[in-house]
Amino acid sequence: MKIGFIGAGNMGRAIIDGWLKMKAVAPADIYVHSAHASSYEPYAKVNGLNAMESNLAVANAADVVVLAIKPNIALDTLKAVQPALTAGKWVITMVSGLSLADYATVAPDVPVLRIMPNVNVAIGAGMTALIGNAALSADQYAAGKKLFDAIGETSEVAEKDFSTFSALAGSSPAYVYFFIDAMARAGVKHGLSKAAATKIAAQATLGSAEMVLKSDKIPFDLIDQVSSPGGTTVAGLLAMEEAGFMTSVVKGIDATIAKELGE
Ligand SMILES: NC(=O)C1=CN([C@@H]2O[C@H](COP(=O)(O)OP(=O)(O)OC[C@H]3O[C@@H](n4cnc5c(N)ncnc54)[C@H](O)[C@@H]3O)[C@@H](O)[C@H]2O)C=CC1
Ligand SMILES: O=C(O)[C@@H]1CCC=N1
Repeated sequence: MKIGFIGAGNMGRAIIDGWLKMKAVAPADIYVHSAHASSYEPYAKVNGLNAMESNLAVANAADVVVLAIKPNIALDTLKAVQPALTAGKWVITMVSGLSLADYATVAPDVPVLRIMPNVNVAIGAGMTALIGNAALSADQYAAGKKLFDAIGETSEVAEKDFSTFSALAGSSPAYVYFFIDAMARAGVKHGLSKAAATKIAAQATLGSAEMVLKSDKIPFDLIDQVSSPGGTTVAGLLAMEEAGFMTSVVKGIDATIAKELGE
């Protein structure tokens, strides 16, 4: 299956890097075009991908066209390449805030798989939502799911929940990195080097996430397990909550969802 990328920025490259790392797609089967030849051509060359001179050339070459561009240009771009989307070809789009109904306004008969990935696909640890339109066949959906199962977890998500998923998985790597950086900064305040503090904070975060996934306990029970009576952890938890930790996280997620919904 030949896969063509329209746009090869942060998210497009994270997906390509993940596929190459996991050997899920051969580099020769990937075609890319984006706005700046000085950026995508060297990226394509170093990874053995096909650099194409236009979006239309990508759509002509590929069996599946991946939209990895910003929301404001996505519909016009799809409209422009639509003549190349002949029978059997389909589209994967990761564009936030655009629904399957939005794509139908410019390309009503084109099979579309709407996804919401996150950047952790680059290391095979992504979390990707999937939903197909009516024109997408079961085989095309299965092929799309297989591509993203290769670089992390996938979940079929109703479109009404995409904006919430986008906040909790698409944007949340930034929030978790923020949390790790904040912990590391506290470590620096107390005399550790930034590099050592970041590694300690990241490993503790990784292990805690694995524990939540593998344990049969809910996070609040796990919190209690760490908090010795009269101990250090409960003192820290209460100070964090006094500063509004939970409210701050919920407000951040609310703002993310509101932005995606254009509110
Ligand atoms: N960055 C992330 O973590 C995530 C991003 N997304 C979605 O992925 C999409 C891309 O986001 P990023 O990669 O972060 O943005 P980016 O700014 O890093 O990349 C955008 C790419 O589009 C290219 N481009 C601009 N105009 C073009 C045109 N007319 N034709 C072809 N290519 C063009 C740029 O050269 C660049 O390669 C957005 O719609 C975003 O909502 C979804 C999930 C996570
Ligand atoms: O910040 C953004 O708009 C995109 C969507 C999800 C993650 N990054």
